[in-house]
Amino acid sequence: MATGKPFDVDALWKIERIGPPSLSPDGSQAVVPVTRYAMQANTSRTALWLLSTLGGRPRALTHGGEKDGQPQWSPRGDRIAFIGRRDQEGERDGTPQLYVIPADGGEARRVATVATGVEAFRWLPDGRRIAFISWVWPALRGPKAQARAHKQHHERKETGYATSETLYRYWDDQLPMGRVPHLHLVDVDTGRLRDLFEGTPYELRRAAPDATTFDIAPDGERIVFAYDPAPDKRVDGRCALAELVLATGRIDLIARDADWGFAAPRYSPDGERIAFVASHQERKHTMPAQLAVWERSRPGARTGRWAVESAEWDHEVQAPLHWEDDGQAVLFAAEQRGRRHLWRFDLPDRRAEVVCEGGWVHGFDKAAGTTVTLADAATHPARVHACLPGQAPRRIERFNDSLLNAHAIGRSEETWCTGAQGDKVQVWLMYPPGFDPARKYPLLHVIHGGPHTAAGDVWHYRWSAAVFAAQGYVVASVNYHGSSGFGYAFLDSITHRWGALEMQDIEAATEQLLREPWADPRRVFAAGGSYGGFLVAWMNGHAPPGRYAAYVCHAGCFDWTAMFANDAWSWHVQELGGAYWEQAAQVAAQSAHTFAASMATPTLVIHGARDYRVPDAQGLAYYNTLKARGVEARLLWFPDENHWVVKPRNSQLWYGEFFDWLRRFDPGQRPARKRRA
Ligand SMILES: CSCC[C@H](NC=O)C(=O)N[C@@H](CC(C)C)C(=O)N[C@@H](Cc1ccccc1)C(=O)O
Repeated sequence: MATGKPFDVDALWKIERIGPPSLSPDGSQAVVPVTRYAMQANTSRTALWLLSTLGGRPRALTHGGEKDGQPQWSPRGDRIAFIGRRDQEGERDGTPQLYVIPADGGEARRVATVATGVEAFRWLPDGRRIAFISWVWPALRGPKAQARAHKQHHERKETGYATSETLYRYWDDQLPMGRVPHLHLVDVDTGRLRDLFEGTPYELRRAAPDATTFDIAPDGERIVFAYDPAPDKRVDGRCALAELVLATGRIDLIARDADWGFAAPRYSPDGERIAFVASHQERKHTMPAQLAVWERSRPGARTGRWAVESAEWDHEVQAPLHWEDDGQAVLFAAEQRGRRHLWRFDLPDRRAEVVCEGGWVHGFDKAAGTTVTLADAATHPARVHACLPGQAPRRIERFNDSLLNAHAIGRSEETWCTGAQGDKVQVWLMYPPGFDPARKYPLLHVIHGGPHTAAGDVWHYRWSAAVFAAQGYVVASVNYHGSSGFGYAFLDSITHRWGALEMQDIEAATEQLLREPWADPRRVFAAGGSYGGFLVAWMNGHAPPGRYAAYVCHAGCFDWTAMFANDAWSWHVQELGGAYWEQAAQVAAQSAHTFAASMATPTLVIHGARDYRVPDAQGLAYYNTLKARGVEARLLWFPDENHWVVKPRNSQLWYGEFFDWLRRFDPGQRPARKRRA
């Protein structure tokens, strides 16, 4: 019997969200960012916490500026650097800045004022300098010129954006407007700054450059980075690896192959090898990211050879990579059948083994033999565990235990059905707390996006199975053909034929679940976001009428031709098998809008106006189409949200509208509250 209050949206937003850990060099402590939200005020604050891996209570290191994030322990262990937006020393940060704080507590200090802001960083081994990313105007020289340009840009009265670039905006918030991501160096004690790419044509990749795009050699003399050598940057540009010599500023190209894309370079402990991920894009754009190693031809040389190490291992290697101290193995996270584990890939044996099981591992670090992981599961949000040499993993924080202990959360279960092409397809189920199979329950499909991602043993804030199940739904999430974590053939099986196999899989799961005694065929619903939104629109045009009582389509792709307006259009061309002007029939056959004449199921359409990944015209066209056809529809449109609804009050509204909509078409329930106009 489940006890406790139902787990609702308010409880969801009371959860303290823990970010990736960084370990002290001796492995005795981890530092993590922890974000708390205030529903009423619609705000958040992120503070840094110290967690002992040896036992003892967590300690607050900072008390939460607007956002104190991405903490990294210094190599000497004496201080911690982080990125914050603070009001400090008489100066309010207009852009994120780099701070350092003594590791045993005290006042944080701004390292320098970088007018163009700091995105991500790494310590140099000397513990006195930090390399970081900032988006700058590439033609300008020196921090003063950048600061002037930034001020002018910030205060400009004309908001128009004229560009001739191919990649001119990305994901949901990045409007470079002439800026490019450069690597910089700062002296932590003097604040002296140097743009390492100034006067060169180099820049880091423009699509969300982060701390995995570069690494610093163990002797502190070189920096390796991934960059796109093509003059015209694109979202699917194939990156090469280059090495910068800090003393001279010389940059050597070390690995480039026009057929391959490279990312996430990491130096081996002796600096003579570089592990990275490599994907054979020329063979096919869906080719997996594999573990590769570049090795110098002789110690200290600029030349070397690279080779893929994990070719026989049918998994996708996910950054960041982390060398074991002995240089014999690399740690990284990788998905496997709806879970994401931490793996150790042994280089001499070319063999991978799980070192920490998911759930879903979101972050990890290892130092002095101690590993820390940040991992969640369908039934609980992220937790931090420490694994000391020779010991079992042990939890080292309890941030959310008292909140969660007061609530009832349902049971999660992994099951399989026979889907398209007779293949076994995984289905994750979340049951309402106190589930009684002798009673009847509505079924809610929550369809993941991507398509090359996966549903799994993972905690979700925007699609909370725990919140859905607490409202009485049995929640089903199908890892349809195309999902990641089930091998390359399964992932690639939907290429050039989006829609058909995925729907067959979802239908097969519906069929199987409707045979359960608790299932009610009148109360079956489906909801999905992004590519999952495309699939519910596709289902609306293809599923037998009445099969699904209502749909929710969040940021859904409706029309693949009009999707040419998004930031990843070149990727769709490859996925769909051609551009709309060359392969018009092929593209139309995979587009939900083509089947509008068959759409008859009531749909709640949700979209954010700041969505660059699926522009809101997609949702508006779908909503207008349903209205024009006389199909019941409701629109929830957010002028200030992007691809994802991330503000607490908007999330509360999102869940409220979501449940109202399902109840309205649920013969087993009445609306919980009076409907708005
Ligand atoms: C080189 S662009 C990759 C596109 C990416 N696909 C990943 O498999 C993606 O953004 N997919 C969209 C749909 C697409 C515009 C047709 C999508 O479904 N996004 C989902 C899944 C996702 C989650 C986190 C990061 C990337 C994708 C979503 O936003 O929830």
